Amino acid sequence: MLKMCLSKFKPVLSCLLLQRIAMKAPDSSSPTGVLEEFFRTEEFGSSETVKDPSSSRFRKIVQLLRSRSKKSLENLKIPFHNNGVIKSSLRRCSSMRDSLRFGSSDAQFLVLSPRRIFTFSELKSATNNFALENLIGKGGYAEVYKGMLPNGQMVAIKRLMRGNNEEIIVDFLSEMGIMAHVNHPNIAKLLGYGVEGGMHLVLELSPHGSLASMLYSSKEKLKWSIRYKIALGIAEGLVYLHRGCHRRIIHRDIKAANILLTHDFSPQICDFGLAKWLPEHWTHHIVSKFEGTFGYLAPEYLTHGIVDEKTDVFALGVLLLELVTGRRALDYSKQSLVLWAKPLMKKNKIRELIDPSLAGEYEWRQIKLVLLAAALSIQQSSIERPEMSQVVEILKGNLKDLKCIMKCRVPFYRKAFRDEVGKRD
Ligand SMILES: Nc1ncnc2c1ncn2[C@@H]1O[C@H](COP(=O)(O)OP(=O)(O)OP(=O)(O)O)[C@@H](O)[C@H]1O
Repeated sequence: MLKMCLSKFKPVLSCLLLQRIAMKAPDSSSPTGVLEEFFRTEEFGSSETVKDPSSSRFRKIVQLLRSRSKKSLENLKIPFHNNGVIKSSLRRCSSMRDSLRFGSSDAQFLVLSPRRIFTFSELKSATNNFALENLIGKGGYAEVYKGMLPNGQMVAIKRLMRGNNEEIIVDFLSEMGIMAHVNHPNIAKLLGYGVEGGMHLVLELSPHGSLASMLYSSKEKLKWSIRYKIALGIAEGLVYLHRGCHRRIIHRDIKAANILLTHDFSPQICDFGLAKWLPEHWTHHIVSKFEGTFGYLAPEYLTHGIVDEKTDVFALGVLLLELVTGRRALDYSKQSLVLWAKPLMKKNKIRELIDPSLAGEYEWRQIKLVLLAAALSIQQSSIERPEMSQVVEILKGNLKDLKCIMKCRVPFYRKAFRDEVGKRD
C-alpha cells in the first residue's frame, strides 16, 4: 500500500525537484541536494513517471511545502499530547519549505557523505520484522526500533508514523534534509534511509537511549561527572548548529527526550523535526503556531512566536536545571521547573536545588557553574540571555570576559561570578 503511494509520489516529488532545478542549477549544498540524491536512487525508478505535474498529489505537496498561508495555519488543529508536546499536523512543513527556500550555494556547507539506502526487507530483517521487543522509543511522530545490520552494526530505525502519507513524506524529507547536512560529535548521525514500506531514517544507535530515560526511568542514577559532561556536550552541539555549520540552525525542540547517550555517555542531539534554517540577515523568525514542548518554551516564543538562537538557549537552561535537580521540566502535576527553581536561585538556596539522589557526590564548583549558566539562560528577556558560545564558556568556568553576568540583577549570579573570578585571580 505504502509502496503504491510512494510510486504515486515519485512524479510529484521529482517534479518539484525538477522545477527547482529548472529555475536554478542543482545545488548539492542544500536539502534539495538530498532530494536529488533521493531521486537518483533506483527505488525511485525511471523518469518517465515525472510527466504528471497536474496530479492532485503534486498540487497538495507543493502547497504543503511552499505556501503555508496564514489561513491554512489557522485551520490547523493542534493535538495536545499527554506528555506536554504540542504538535501541528504539518509541523515540519515550514522547515522543509525554508530548507528549499534557503538552499545554499556555499560549497563549504556540503558535508553530505554517501547515505545508504535500505530496502524494506533489509530493515525488516534488521529489526526482526519490527518486533515489539526491538521498539526502543516512541515520539509524537515516530516509532524507533533497535536493529542489527548484517555486518553486526547496531542501528536505530526511525519509522515515521503520524499523519497522512503526504505529511509523513514532508516530515521525512524535512528531517533528513537537516540531518544530512550536519556533522558534529554531539549531533545524532544519519547512516541512511529507506522509502519502501514507509519512511525510515537509519541512525547510529545510542545504547543508553535518551537522557530523559536515564534521568527519570533508570534505576541506575546518572553520576554528577556524567551530567556535567552531558551539559557541556549539548551546549557544544548547539554552538555548532547556531554558528558552526555554515547555516544558522535553530533546533526548537531541545529537551531531555531529544538527547541521546552514546556508550560513553556522550550526548547527541536528535529529532530535527522542528529545526529551522535562519538566513544570516534575519534577526529572528516569527511562527504563528506553537510547536515544541511545554516546560521548555521561551516566553517570547509563547507570546509572539519569535524564534532565534535564544529559543534554544532558554530550552537548554531548563535542561541544565533538570541535570542539577533531577526534576522534570514539567512534573506530573504540571508544575514548571523554572517557576520552582527561580525563587530558590534568587535566595541563593543552591543546596536545595541539588538532586538528593546524588547523595552529596558532586563537584560544588561545577554545580555552581551549571546553575549559573541555567539561571542566565532562563531569563525572561532574550537579550539578557547569553549566546550559546557564552554558555559553553560559563560551563567551562571561563567567566572573566562575560559581561552578561555582571549585568544581572540577581544576587546568585553576582555571587557565583565573584566567587569564581575571585578564586582564579
Ligand atoms: N539513535 C537512537 N538511538 C537510541 N534511541 C533512539 C535513537 N533515536 C531515537 N531514539 C529513541 O526514540 C525516541 C523518539 O525519537 P524521536 O525523538 O526522534 O521521535 P519523534 O517522534 O520525532 O519525537 P518527538 O515527539 O519529540 O517529535 C527518543 O526519545 C529515544 O528514546
